Amino acid sequence: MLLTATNLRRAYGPLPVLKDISLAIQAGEVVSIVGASGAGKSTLLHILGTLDRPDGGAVSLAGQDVFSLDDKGLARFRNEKIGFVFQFHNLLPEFTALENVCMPGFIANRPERDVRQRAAELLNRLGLADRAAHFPSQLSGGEQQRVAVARALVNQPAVVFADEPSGNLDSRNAEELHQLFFDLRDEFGQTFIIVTHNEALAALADRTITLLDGQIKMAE
Ligand SMILES: Nc1ncnc2c1ncn2[C@@H]1O[C@H](COP(=O)(O)OP(=O)(O)OP(=O)(O)O)[C@@H](O)[C@H]1O
Repeated sequence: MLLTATNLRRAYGPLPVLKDISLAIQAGEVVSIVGASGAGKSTLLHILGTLDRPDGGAVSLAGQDVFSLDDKGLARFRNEKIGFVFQFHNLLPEFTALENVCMPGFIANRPERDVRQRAAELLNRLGLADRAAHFPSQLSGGEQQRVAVARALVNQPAVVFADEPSGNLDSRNAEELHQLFFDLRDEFGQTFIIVTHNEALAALADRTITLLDGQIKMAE
């Protein structure tokens, strides 16, 4: 298994949000996480993505028991092994598309030439070769989100987590982005775990995990 979560629990003060979550995800799967607003989807994604620690339980990712790492070790692991795509792209406005894509590679101290080459290849693959020198404000919403996908992939992560990745896009751009996830899975075996309210995207996924009241709802 690429990712295994065992008996995850998380509360905010007295409010239990994740009650007892266990799941396993294989390399090359595209998994969607769905559920009503407030069901705990983002909380679960943040814990699986090591951005937040659970109150109890464990996550093993690419053979690493992630929460046994201290904060510094966890930050390094996250940068090298995990890519993120959020609803709002979070690109750095003062850097070009190419520089934004390079950033996780620079943070990981990879050789600059290799990082720049991989970033350029990714922008090319995502149809953005002629946008590499543009700043985020000079790109359309769909282009900005594809730059964010390229940035998520630059370190060849074990898994990409996406939280409402198409939530801010019109339906045409959303559809293109969804197709891109599946193309990248087919081409590179890239694993994606996607929180979404978008029913079309959830329906396309290999598997859907439904959260209900802090627990995984069993398929009927
Ligand atoms: N930092 C926080 N402090 C306190 N409560 C929080 C915090 N983050 C989330 N919550 C609460 O935890 C519950 C689950 O939130 P979460 O964002 O995980 O839900 P979600 O399923 O992603 O919802 P949505 O679909 O609306 O984004 C909600 O009741 C929310 O108000």
